[in-house]
Amino acid sequence: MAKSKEAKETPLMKQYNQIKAKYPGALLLFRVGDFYETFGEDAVKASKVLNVVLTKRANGSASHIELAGFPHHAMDNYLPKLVRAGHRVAICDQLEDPKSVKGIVKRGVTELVTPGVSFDDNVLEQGKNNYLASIAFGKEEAGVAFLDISTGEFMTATGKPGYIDKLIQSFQPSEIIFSKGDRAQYEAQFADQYNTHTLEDWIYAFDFAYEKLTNQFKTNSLKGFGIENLAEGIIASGAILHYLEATEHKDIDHIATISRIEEEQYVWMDKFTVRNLELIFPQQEGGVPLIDILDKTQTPMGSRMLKRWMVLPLKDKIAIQERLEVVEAFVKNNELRETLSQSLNPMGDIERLISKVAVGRVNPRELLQLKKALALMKPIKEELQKSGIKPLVKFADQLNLCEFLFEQIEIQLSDDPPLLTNQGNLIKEGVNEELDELRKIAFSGKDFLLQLQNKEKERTGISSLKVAYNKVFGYYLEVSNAHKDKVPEEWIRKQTLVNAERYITEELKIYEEKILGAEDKMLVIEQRIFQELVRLANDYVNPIQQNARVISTVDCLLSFALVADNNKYVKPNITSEKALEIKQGRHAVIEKQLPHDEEYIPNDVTMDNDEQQIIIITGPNMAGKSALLRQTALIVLMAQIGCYVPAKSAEIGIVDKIFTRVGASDNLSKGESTFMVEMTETASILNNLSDRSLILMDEIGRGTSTYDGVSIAWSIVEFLHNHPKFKAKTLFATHYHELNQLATDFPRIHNYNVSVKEIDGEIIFMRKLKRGGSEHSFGIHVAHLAGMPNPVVLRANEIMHHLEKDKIKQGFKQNMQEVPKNNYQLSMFDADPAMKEVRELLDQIDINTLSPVEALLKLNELKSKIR
Ligand SMILES: Nc1ncnc2c1ncn2[C@@H]1O[C@H](COP(=O)(O)OP(=O)(O)OP(=O)(O)O)[C@@H](O)[C@H]1O
Repeated sequence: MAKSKEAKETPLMKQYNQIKAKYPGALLLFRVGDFYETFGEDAVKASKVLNVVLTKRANGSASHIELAGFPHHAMDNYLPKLVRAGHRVAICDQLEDPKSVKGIVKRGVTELVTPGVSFDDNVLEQGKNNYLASIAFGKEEAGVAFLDISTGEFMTATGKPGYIDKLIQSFQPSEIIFSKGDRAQYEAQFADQYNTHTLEDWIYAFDFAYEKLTNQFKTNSLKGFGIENLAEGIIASGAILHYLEATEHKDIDHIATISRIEEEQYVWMDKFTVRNLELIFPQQEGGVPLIDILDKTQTPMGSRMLKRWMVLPLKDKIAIQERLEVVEAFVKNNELRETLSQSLNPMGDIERLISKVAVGRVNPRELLQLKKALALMKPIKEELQKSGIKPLVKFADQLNLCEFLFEQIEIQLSDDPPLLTNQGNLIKEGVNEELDELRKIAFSGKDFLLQLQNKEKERTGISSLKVAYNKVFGYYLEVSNAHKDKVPEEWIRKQTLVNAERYITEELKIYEEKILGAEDKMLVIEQRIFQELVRLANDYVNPIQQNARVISTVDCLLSFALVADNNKYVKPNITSEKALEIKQGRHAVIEKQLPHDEEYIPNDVTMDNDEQQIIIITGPNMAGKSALLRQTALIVLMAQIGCYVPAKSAEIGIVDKIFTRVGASDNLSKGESTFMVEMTETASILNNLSDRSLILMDEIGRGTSTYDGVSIAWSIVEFLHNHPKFKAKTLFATHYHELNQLATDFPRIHNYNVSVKEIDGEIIFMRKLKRGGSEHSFGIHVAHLAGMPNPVVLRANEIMHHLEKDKIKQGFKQNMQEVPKNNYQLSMFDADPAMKEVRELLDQIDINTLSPVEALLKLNELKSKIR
């Protein structure tokens, strides 16, 4: 059956099917003449994503097949759209010149672009890494590897699936690969929001991976990278290298090292914390993540580094202090900051540029940019050295000026090169003699011909002699029949016309050969010189990658200084104690979003393991409890990435884990969190405590009934307080003022409330954190603020008072039974004091004696009562 179908296919479709079969799961862009075509299912998908017309093509007598395509020059426009839509795209090109072959042109896939493996500037986002992740599942632990092929960064880690999941959430890879056999495990443990691709099981094997890595790095072992013992990490990393090969990415010398993401080195934040604190991504559309406030970097690579810093805050005091020391130097020295900023600004993305060099995809303009960037290294190095600040001097030492490379590009590459290497004017004059000569010939052609014409005219006396050119005979001298007899002997006749004869001379022939070949030759020479330059640059991949790291670091620290200056942040004092003392702390993001006439109200938060370990914060909705919790964590986090903090002063005893839990109902709108999930997540905190943990619990327990909620919240707080080993510092925001009771029973639990003032039945939010619990949950007042009809609000108050009167005595249900029955109709005037007054006023009015003006005034008075 299959055979007969094959026989009927057109040769082109046969070739297509053969190639397509080699790249299962990929959308194949098949070059036919000036078009890239897609067929069958691919065409249906492509037409949808690209919004191009879907047609049908006859496939011999076999059948008709869907077809959709676009002109080859529109590739830059269409490819990113396909990749962004999550497709893996195999680009199949014509491998020989169609003019030079008879029949079907040889074709083959030259690149497989996948969401996680791309160099395309249109697919990549400037200040964002584009990671490919690979996960290897072991018995208890899993391994993960992240690669950004556009920068050469390669990292790996091994750990419990929860940790791997957190890393995935932090790095947000564009694509995740794992072995076919692990699909069920993957689906059970990881979110389904990523583009995934599975590989054969044999690729996820230790020996295979180990060899792949040592081959890539040209080493005997992996000890030097500190990953020797990370079995699953090695497997995941090796699979990535295999995947690059499978996607036709073979020149990957810029991937010269791999680093271990050391769990112990960074603050442990689970995925909820990264998300809940809105570090990189806002939780809701239109929200502002912290990165938007802190990122004032000048280079794309600095911006990428800052994102990594934010999800991996440091725990090492010395390292944090080193960053802070530099920020302080920048804050104090405006001039230094200005000069460095000026040099960083035009730097561009040397990290991605040098990767393009390594894979042979750099274009002439990019090489020029590399030269410009290298020229900036010198002033930066000098400035850093001059500063006298120790870490900056260290950075200066690490900067490599790459002088020889700079000189060579400067000498050879044109100052205004074209985008492509075949457009001429690539190489400067004086670089290559032959090139200069050819240029002379090509550009001085007209002069030369005129000179020759004049010379021959004079010599022969043929006044009408002219030099001309046609495609068939090339250059010739034309002599009208009248002068035929004056033609010198050595001229060779080429063509006879009715009125004239055409000749060539030896000199003209030599010239013709030169000029006709000159342009082709010029291109060949220019491209050769350019390739040599690229090869030379390739020798500088490592030093330039190092430069990129130094520049990115300086860029991030400059950004911190600028932000500190603009937003009035202070330098935190990092200590080895287990205490936090934040004076007049603020929320870095909310303070920027308040209307102009509103000031963010700062608050003090002091916590330690001996006296004030747990703070219970009560207060009405909207009072600012969540803001306070988050600002505390953000201040700690900012301090530990080496940034100044929004406060008057901050003593930060290093924190090693930050946990965040938000009560179920806060997330319900997303449909992703149920009470059960909330409880499992809380359980995971309680099982992973440390003495330096900072825990934020916001409305835990509110996803269930009041009594369940209070009980669960109560027992969690008790557990945290009485934990035999660890005294984790905890901020617990709650509506359940019942929890205030805990402070009387446990010495390290303290009550605070975010104060509000009640004036004339209205709530004024003071946003001040004060000692002591609060008596009401104020929910009813908020309902009033939200425009709930007055009778409903009044009735709620009535019920609440009743419940509160007797609440310890009986259960909720019984209390409810005792709540006096309500009749909204009747109570309209009775229950509301304002309405009561209105009624009294109305009763007093004698309409018969009221003048119209008095009536109006009375009406006004009545209105003012119910306002
Ligand atoms: N210290 C502050 N100064 C000024 N405005 C603040 C302050 N704290 C909070 N706000 C404002 O109040 C809003 C509500 O704060 P927040 O969400 O923290 O209240 P909440 O007490 O957690 O409320 P809920 O219990 O309903 O979650 C914030 O979005 C912010 O605009």
